[in-house]
Amino acid sequence: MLSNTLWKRFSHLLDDDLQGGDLPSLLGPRRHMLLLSRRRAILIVNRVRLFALLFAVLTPLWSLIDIMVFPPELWLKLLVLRLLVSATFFFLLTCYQPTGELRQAYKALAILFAIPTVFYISSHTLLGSFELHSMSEAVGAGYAFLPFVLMAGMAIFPLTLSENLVVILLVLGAQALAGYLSWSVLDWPSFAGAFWLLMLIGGVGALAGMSQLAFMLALVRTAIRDPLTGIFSRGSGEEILKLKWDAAQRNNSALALAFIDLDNFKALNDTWGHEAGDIALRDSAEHMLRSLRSADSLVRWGGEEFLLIMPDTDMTQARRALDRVTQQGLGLRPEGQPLTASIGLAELRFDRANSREELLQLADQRMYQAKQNGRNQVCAMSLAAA
Ligand SMILES: Nc1nc2c(ncn2[C@@H]2O[C@H](COP(=O)(O)OP(=O)(O)OP(=O)(O)O)[C@@H](O)[C@H]2O)c(=O)[nH]1
Repeated sequence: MLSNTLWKRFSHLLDDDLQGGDLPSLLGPRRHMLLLSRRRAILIVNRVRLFALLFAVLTPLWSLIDIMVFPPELWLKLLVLRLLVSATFFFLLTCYQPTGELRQAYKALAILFAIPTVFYISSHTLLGSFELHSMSEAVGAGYAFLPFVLMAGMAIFPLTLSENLVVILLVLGAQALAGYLSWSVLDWPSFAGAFWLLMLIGGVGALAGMSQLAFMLALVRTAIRDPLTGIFSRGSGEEILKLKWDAAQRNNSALALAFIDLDNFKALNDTWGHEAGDIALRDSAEHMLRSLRSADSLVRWGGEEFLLIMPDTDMTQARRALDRVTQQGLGLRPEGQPLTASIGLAELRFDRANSREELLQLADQRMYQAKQNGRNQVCAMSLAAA
């Protein structure tokens, strides 16, 4: 009860549209639904590339300052280092095209953070081997700000709490290690102050990143759902189907599709009005969801037609799932009669489909066949094959 109230207050600070069930999604990536995960992975890689572009241009530019204050021997070495870093950033920018996979996004983030870390260590080793005075010493000290820039950079990535913690702990760990290695010459009070500041910036960066994720959660939820029934809209259904098709091809696994078209819906609308029709549509979607597995996706394909995507489901299992759906019922018509549907079923391996369009078409044809055969039934075999 108390935690509920606290969550409500906290979630309003992040985004007004957050719901109670969103908390796990903010804590870790494991509960993210497929479409959120994809969009987040694409956004992270694109932001890594934006960062890489910025750093690729700015890193060599800083040499102008180095030239003004450092001896030639030092600024030349630093320039070489900066050009190498810039080339690596350009490599990251050009070689990383977003694929929508979270693992790729993590890799891009790791490379983005690794480049300045290597630069930080190398430039410090170089600077440490030179006697610096007044102005050049002040510029040299500026190099120590790099970990702060890295920590602040986290704010532009929509990361969960656990992902933020991993990054924060890595940067803090590296900073602590640097302090430990130079402990004999270190000014401890100022190191402790800087360390505290780094933690603070990490906290602010994490909050900013999480609030971006919260915003994204609310936005994606609205974008991928059909407003009337709350199930997936056609656009997101097509995206899910593509992902499931690719996965089934990759793993040589089963994939079943069912077109579910409610029967005599026009008559319902004509007799009881559009409002009653809307209620029946919402009700039937709810009924179907209740008897489906969490891995299945129910899509409102159009009007009173639904598409059910069942990954890792062969023809026999799909038939059983549809039997469960029809036995549970699709709700009632306003006059009290049960709502029924004509269902066309197709399966990738059973039907030897060569493309997802072909599989969709098969399911669609069988749905029409079920209509022709008298409605309220499942058709899993084309006329020619029967
Ligand atoms: N209330 C409501 N009705 C809708 C919605 N979308 C489509 N419809 C109605 O669904 C009806 C579909 O009619 P038909 O395509 O003739 O199909 P049917 O009457 O179900 O007949 P069969 O499919 O042959 O069983 C039309 O009257 C549409 O107006 C919606 O969002 N809300």
